[in-house]
Amino acid sequence: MPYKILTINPGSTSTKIGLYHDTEEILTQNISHSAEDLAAFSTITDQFPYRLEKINAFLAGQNLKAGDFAAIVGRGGLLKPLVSGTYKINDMMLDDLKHNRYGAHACNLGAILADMIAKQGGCPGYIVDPVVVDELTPIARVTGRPEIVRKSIFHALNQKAVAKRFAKSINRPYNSLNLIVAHLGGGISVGCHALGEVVDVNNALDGEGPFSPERAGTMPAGQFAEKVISENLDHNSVAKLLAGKGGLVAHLGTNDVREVERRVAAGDDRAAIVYQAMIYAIAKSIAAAAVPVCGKVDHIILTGGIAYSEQLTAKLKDYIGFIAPVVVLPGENELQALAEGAYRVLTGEEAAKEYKG
Ligand SMILES: Nc1ncnc2c1ncn2[C@@H]1O[C@H](COP(=O)(O)OP(=O)(O)OP(=O)(O)O)[C@@H](O)[C@H]1O
Ligand SMILES: CCCC(=O)O
Repeated sequence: MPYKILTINPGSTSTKIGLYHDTEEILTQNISHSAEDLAAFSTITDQFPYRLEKINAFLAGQNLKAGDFAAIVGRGGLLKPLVSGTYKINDMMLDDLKHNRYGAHACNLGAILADMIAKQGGCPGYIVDPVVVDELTPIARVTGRPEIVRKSIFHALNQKAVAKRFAKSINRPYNSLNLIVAHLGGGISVGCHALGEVVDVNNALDGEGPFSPERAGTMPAGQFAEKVISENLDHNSVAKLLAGKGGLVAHLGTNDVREVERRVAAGDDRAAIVYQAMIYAIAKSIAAAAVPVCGKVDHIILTGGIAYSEQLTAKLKDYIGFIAPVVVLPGENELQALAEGAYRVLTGEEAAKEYKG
């Protein structure tokens, strides 16, 4: 009998669910959450019942119960910086995530949702390659203020999975290549994978890198500080300006790039300039990611939901094609990568790591 594995990936604009038998995909579902739906919740943690209901509806629709699974795997959230791997969900992890101790992000719900269903079903719950996988070089951490140190927070699960899949497709070990991986989703992270390690990457949650459907990205720090002071904004409001209510949401009131493209096609000039500006900002981040490897980039990989857009990837290629060949691998491999991480542990190929906080 194959292991039945349920995978749960709460993203900033969606909840993706997958059913696997061992590592074979049986079924996946992508439930989109509009900016309007999410606006009803003041914190990410408040979204828990809403997202759980969506998952339960999915299970009921498939005649599945929590007890049917060998493991439930959630996307790993904002935790203490960690080495890559599969981690068993434990109380310390849940406590850090529920209290947003290392920051707030939709993926914090991954372990919380997985744990709830795993406890109902009496099976183990895991996370794999959380967003805090940290392989930055010492110089990549330094900013112009000693008290402000850069952090590695990115779409680690998808960036690693896509980079390894691509390396395999060209018969090269992942750790023999210099790759730039641009994950283009609700948030955007651009990582420089130098011989298998993500030695630099923008922390999209913290006002670094290009703006995205929901992230503000890099902005003039002085003007931003002035806004925070003059409007007397609290911590939660500042976090929301940076991640959740930034980018396309702030400019155009939608987190859906397809909708923006429809508006552009219909002659909306405001949508056109914002859309072009986002592509321009992504291209500049990709070019910057060539620096850690002195421009010796083997390939640039464009991935994430936005990479489905042919007009956007074509424009990006115009900007960055001079650096290295561009490969488009749209969507993400995250559900599959979660199932594979759990399977390695279930079969004893790898030991689950323990989160120690
Ligand atoms: N065919 C398409 N053309 C253009 N944009 C698309 C297409 N399909 C999806 N998108 C856009 O991709 C974005 C969502 O990407 P994705 O599903 O990777 O994000 P997420 O998982 O919700 O968030 P994150 O990747 O930050 O965790 C949305 O803006 C959506 O409109
Ligand atoms: C995964 C953290 C980056 C983001 O969602 O913007």
